[in-house]
Amino acid sequence: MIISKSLINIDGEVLIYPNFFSLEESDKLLIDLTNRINWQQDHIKMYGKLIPLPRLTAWYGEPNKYYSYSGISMISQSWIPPLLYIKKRIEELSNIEFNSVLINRYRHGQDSMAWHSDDEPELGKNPIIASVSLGETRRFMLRHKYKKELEKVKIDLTHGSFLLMKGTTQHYWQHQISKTKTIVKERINLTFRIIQNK
Ligand SMILES: O=C(O)CCC(=O)C(=O)O
Ligand SMILES: [Fe+2]
Repeated sequence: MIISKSLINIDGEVLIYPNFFSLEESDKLLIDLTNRINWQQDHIKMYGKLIPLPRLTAWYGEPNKYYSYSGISMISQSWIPPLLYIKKRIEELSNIEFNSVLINRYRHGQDSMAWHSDDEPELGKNPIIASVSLGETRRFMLRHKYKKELEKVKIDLTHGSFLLMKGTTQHYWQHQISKTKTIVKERINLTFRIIQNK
């Protein structure tokens, strides 16, 4: 069994497993997913204007599951083998069954994800988010929503790493992937989730 200590020590639990997938596996998964995922450019509405999200996205899972975030509604596409392989590996570690995955593709340093919590109602009371990173290392940050005196937590998510957020984390903490001015290659992140039936 692999043991990991929580990155936050209050109001939730965030576990990191740096080399969860071997280098060979990670390289193969990165190529496979880059080529086989049906990537989309989504837009959000801001001040009445449609703004492209600073990343490409895709939503896979059990058929006909709806998921919405930031006013965008997505319907799931059916699982494909590399996703099922990743899902099986993380389920073995976490002892939890996931039924969907949101995939983000950060094409370069200007792609990012703003501060948020994964607290949409369809994720249930204490969402469990299982996050796998492939490709370029990007910095993941956590900040407490109410205890502003707590320091931000910073962790580099490397090729083949696995991060698990659970307990009350989404109630009390926000997370982000910030932009970077340095030249970076592509990164794919997969967040496996459990969408509850309505
Ligand atoms: O890219 C990441 O590591 C974070 C993705 C994320 O926070 C999300 O999909 O909700
Ligand atoms: Fe998130």
